[in-house]
Amino acid sequence: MAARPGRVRLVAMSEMMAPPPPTVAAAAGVIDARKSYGVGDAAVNALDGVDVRFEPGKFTAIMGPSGSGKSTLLHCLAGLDALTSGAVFIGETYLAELNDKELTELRRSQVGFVFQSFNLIPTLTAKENIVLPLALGGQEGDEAWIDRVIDTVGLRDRLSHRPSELSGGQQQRVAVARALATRPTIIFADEPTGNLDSNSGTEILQFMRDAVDEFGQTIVMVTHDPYAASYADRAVFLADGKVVGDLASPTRDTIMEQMASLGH
Ligand SMILES: Nc1ncnc2c1ncn2[C@@H]1O[C@H](COP(=O)(O)OP(=O)(O)OP(=O)(O)O)[C@@H](O)[C@H]1O
Repeated sequence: MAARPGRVRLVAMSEMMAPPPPTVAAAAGVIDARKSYGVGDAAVNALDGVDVRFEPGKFTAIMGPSGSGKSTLLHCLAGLDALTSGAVFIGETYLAELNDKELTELRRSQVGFVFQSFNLIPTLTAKENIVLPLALGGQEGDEAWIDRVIDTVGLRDRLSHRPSELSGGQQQRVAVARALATRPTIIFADEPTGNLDSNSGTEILQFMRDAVDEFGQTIVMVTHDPYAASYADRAVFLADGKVVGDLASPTRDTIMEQMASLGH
């Protein structure tokens, strides 16, 4: 049956008034993020109007020259530091709407963080370090999940060792397993391979890649290294506190080209 003219017109009107199509869902992101340190002549704009969102189940590398704002962005995204202005969200939650207790709880349950220097507790065994975020949250955790993480990370025969009895690569694998223990919405990693030899670094990168491919984990990693960034699905480039480039499916070559074009 042919639509009556009035109806056609109504549909057209409703289309005109319809909200814009939904953007791709994001696991986390920042909106017009600004962060300055110091005042007056000494002020530094570490973040100068950054808009970036991270798709769920993807591995993103954040690159840029020294001092471009990478660590500041990561720390603000993870709720470890606060923006001067703008907004940060993790999942459905804007961090500015949380009080200190709620922010601590969100960080514990929805955010994993991997540091360059591993940051393991020296007096705890590898297994105790891995389940620490669950213990702190008073949770038992999903034993089958922890088992799967431990198997994927390949540390079953090292679980009773303390960090000092493990190599750097093994310590970082414990740190990544710890970040995965709570099945967080997102894992942030700040130069996770910076203190590792190239073989151990490759193991960690492959492990993070597997966590994204097999577990659907979302990972955002700061790195200087084009080889490390080539494991990611996307590379976002910062310079002087601004996003200046965004590459899909980066390879070492496309990353080097982008860095050259930005004068890195
Ligand atoms: N706590 C602070 N106090 C003052 N200035 C700071 C502070 N933290 C960072 N900055 C400045 O903010 C800018 C961005 O620093 P940030 O550490 O985020 O850069 P980055 O890209 O991670 O550098 P790198 O690659 O060297 O680690 C730099 O100019 C830095 O000196």
